[in-house]
Amino acid sequence: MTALYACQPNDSRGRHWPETMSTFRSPWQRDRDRIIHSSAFRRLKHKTQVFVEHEGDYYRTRLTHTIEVAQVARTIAGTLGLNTDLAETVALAHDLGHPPFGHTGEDALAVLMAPYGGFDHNAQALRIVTKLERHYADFDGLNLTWESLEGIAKHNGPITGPLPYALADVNAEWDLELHTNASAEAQVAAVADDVAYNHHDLHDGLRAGLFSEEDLAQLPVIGEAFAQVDALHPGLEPMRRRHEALRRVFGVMVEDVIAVAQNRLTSLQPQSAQDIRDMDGPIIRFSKPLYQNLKAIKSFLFTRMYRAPTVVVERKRVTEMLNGLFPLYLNDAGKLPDHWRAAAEAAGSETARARIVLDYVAGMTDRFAIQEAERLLG
Ligand SMILES: Nc1nc2c(ncn2[C@H]2C[C@H](O)[C@@H](COP(=O)(O)OP(=O)(O)OP(=O)(O)O)O2)c(=O)[nH]1
Repeated sequence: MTALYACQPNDSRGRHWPETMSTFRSPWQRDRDRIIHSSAFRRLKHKTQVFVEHEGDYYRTRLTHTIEVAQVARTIAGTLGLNTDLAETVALAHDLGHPPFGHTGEDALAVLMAPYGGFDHNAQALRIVTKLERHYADFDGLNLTWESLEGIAKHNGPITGPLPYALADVNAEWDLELHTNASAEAQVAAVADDVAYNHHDLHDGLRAGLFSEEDLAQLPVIGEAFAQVDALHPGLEPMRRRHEALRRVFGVMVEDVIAVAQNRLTSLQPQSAQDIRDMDGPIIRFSKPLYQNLKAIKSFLFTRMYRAPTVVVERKRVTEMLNGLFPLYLNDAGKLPDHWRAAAEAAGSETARARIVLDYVAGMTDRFAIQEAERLLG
């Protein structure tokens, strides 16, 4: 039994193209399965989280990150009496729109697409699930339920003001009520994203030798976690010590989010999923003190990891690849595979052609983009 404020499968606003209900899967279980079986989902395994794909088999990719986000989302949603299937679905979809090379690829493509309406990985995820997956006889996209689309669209909260490119198209068809909060389930998926990467980037950064346990011990939350482990298990073998400390950091984040939500739910007493959407601000978030501490950790990770000298060298290299590939495809559709070429040649304007080229390039994995760069740029 879920809580009154949970999204209820029987109250789903349904799909754009009506379909008969599955006899053994709820609408959001079905959405989840469609995402898992999509091409974009499989490609996440060769897309950068922080390190470019070929750098080592240990590190997170967008796929393993996504699986970790889904796990955290299920835990938090289940504890709060929310619909775990919807939270998991939104979590599994949240990074589908990431291009090759993750944020670096996104930055490069945003510049290249600036004259043509821009690029943003969240908007691209919506474009993928509503237009670009073409496996079903009756529709383009995955024909997800309204609630799943709403959750993907509002990953960063309600949207007011001008809509990013794909959102405008999708919203015209679906009216996702972008000005309200997302469902609590989608809010859980968004916070689970932060929990997951704040935890695993610490592991991956340590493994890559970008910083040491001693560096981390200077940071809030993490320093306390190492001190606890040392007190409880003096002389613990280094890798176990690291794992024990970082799993405590993970626990602090999850417990904090649950405690904040439980307090707010008790004081505000929402009676329906709509009450959550209409609230003044999100129900799922970190407490203010932890949020401040996480800001310090994020800022450390930014300088020591996301902009570490070795990562900056890679950023430059892969940015040059995308800067080379994109205009090549834009100016010579013959360089594209047949069906993309046909679409690019049929495009009515340069803007429409650029969007097709963008869809093709953003769909590439790291390794495919590198191969294409070697083939076409030398
Ligand atoms: N924000 C940011 N993250 C980066 C950068 N380079 C690598 N990363 C990694 C760190 C995290 O593992 C992950 C954060 O990206 P996400 O797309 O998961 O979350 P973010 O909050 O940036 O965007 P989103 O919530 O999806 O709109 O990407 C960078 O330049 N900026």
